[in-house]
Amino acid sequence: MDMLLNPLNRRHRLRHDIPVVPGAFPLVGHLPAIVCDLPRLLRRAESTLGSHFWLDFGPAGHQMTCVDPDAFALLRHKDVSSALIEEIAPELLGGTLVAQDGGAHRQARDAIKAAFVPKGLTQAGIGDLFAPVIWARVQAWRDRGDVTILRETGDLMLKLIFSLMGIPAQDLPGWHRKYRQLLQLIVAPPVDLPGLPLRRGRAARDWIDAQLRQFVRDARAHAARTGLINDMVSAFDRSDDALSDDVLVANIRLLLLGGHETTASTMAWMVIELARQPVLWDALVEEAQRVGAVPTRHADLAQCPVAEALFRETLRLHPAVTLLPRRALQELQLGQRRIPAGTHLCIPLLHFSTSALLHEAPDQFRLARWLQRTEPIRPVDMLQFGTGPHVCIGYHLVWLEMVQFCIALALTMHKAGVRPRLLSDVEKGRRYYPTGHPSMKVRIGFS
Ligand code: HEM
Repeated sequence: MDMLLNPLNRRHRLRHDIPVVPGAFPLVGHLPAIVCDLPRLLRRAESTLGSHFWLDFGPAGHQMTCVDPDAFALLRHKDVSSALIEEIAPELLGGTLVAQDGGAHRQARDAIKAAFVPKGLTQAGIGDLFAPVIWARVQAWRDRGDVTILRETGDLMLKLIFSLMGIPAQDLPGWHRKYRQLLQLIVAPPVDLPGLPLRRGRAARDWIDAQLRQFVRDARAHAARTGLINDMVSAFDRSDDALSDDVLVANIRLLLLGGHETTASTMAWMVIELARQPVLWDALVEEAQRVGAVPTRHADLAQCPVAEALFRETLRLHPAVTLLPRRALQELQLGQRRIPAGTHLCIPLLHFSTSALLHEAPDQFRLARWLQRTEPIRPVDMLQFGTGPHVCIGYHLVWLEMVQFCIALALTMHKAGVRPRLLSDVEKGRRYYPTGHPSMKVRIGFS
């Protein structure tokens, strides 16, 4: 099938001397092709137009996209701003640290990050908190015999992230509903009428924020209590310029959002790869039997190199965050080009993640690339998490939960004498934007 591009728009145009990819539709630009066929769109643009080109993100405007790996370094450039993220998704990400620069960003990030490093996660007992929830879920899959994988991993991740926040289990169904309505803000047309996604999404956000505000008050009232929200509240209250509760609440909401879709997609892809490549499953089962139990502390993860390699290689081939938007604050040199101040930029993580310039046989799923390496992980090896001041806060948490999940899955299914099997076409219905994920319809059997 050819790409979802407008056949009536074939004209070659330049903006600031850089070619615009032909094929944009009115209003939605290249979004249909970006959502459904991003790797091919990027490859085709590179082969016909070179390393620099404009993509049209419809309502979010044009972004100058550069597929030269030098563009990755823009994420660390002092004259490149993240504020464009707030302009693209004001309802969801406005006021959160992912859309801030400089001092404001540092202050909010500093108050959160300690809870997410290995020491913070171990002290808070997050591995012990997650293990039983993961066990229960994979045992339910074994009993059911087949599952719609992305729905299941989405559900599991929501449970894990809520338990991380300390949201009581009996409140989960209500949160679930509101959270789904909140996600409608990503695609809501800008029409604020009763019953429409924008109105419902905003109402859900206000409900969630009111609950989070109550958590913050409770945390202050019981300062001796431990837990992620308590740690964050005390860190915020300790910071030099006390940050407002609005900032705190928006950032707790960001953690709920940042930690859900991305991880659910990665986990679903991991099960899909295990189902379609029996040798991976056999290697994982061997490792799981050797360790015999789900690890709960970061220090134990080194015992599970196969599970770790599975997590890294799955994410390399199926990055959940495919593109990052930025704005140039000053004129920049990027490869052979001068980029004017004010240019909207798109950093295509997906392209670098599977680039032949960075990886040998980039389209092949090879655990050996991780198992046989002797040097430490470099920023470019984990580029799926970004780099520089905004590098993902959840990296160590994801690593822990992915390894826990792999080991629990292998032990449970192997004991029952079954293995994962792919029951659907994986190529159909996969999506690349706003986050990358497999089709909602992919089914996995355990037999
Ligand atoms: C596979 C899972 C994940 C992937 C691929 C991922 C990817 C990313 C990427 C690429 C960024 C950089 C954004 C930018 O530079 O604009 C980011 C930032 C962030 N992530 Fe993740 N993420 C994942 C899981 C998580 C989890 C589990 C959490 C927390 C519970 C989390 C919280 C955050 C936060 C708070 C930021 C903003 C950091 C900042 O702006 O300083 N992420 N993530």
